[in-house]
Amino acid sequence: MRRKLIAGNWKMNGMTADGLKLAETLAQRAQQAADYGDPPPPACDLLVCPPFTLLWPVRDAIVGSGIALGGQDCHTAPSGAHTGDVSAPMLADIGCSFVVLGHSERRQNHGEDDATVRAKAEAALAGGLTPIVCVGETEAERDAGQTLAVIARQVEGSLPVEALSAADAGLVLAYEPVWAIGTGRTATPAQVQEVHAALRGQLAELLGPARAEATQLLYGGSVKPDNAPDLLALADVDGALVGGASLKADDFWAIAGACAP
Ligand SMILES: O=C(CO)COP(=O)(O)O
Repeated sequence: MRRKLIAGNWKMNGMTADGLKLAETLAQRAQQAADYGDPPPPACDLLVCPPFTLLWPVRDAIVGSGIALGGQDCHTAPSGAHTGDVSAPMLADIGCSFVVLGHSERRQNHGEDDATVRAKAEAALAGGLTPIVCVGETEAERDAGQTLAVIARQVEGSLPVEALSAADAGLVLAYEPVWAIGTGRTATPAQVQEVHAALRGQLAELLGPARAEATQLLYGGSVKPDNAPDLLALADVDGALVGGASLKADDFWAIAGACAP
């Protein structure tokens, strides 16, 4: 049985005061749920991925709460002359256990291709982090009937298959249709399940059936408290990668609460 993961991708949002307040609110709720069972603890793991500037204060705010910390990107190298970049070991050093890689905003805004994403995922694994590798089609690709082919190509190119096999390490795969990100347009449950089932099948080919079964597949793209129950009930959806709604403690908590125990 795969445990669900609800991950908040804060993107480039939050001054120190906002980020701290959000993290403290979530930590208090998690602590209260764990200590008193009221409200009951969500039946999922929780992860927040703040911008780099907030990693340190958020780490301190969530310590001991059970909420995990993640970065939103990392470099392919562990250290060196790479102005403006942050490495996987640096993220691990500050308390991160995950890193989001290959988000469509990085693919679009920073020209990251599949080979780059794969190299970053290898670096993440080597640095002791669990990569959350993102894939997803554009609206034009979906309209042209290319969704499954595009995603299969991205997975083939982006997944660090050898490193995963060698390290016996895990990774999380996130399906985020580009047209559903920040638009309020969510993929329908049927669209999501179709892609996630295809992803599970491809993972079985690449990593073997046991690891495919164990890998968490997240859906991302306008996940909100009202659509979360239907999406999280799908057979091959093991959690959500939440953007906008993760910036509101009530919404993020409600999405986590939609995970069936
Ligand atoms: O990109 C996303 C998460 O990584 C999704 O963002 P929204 O939830 O704002 O659509």
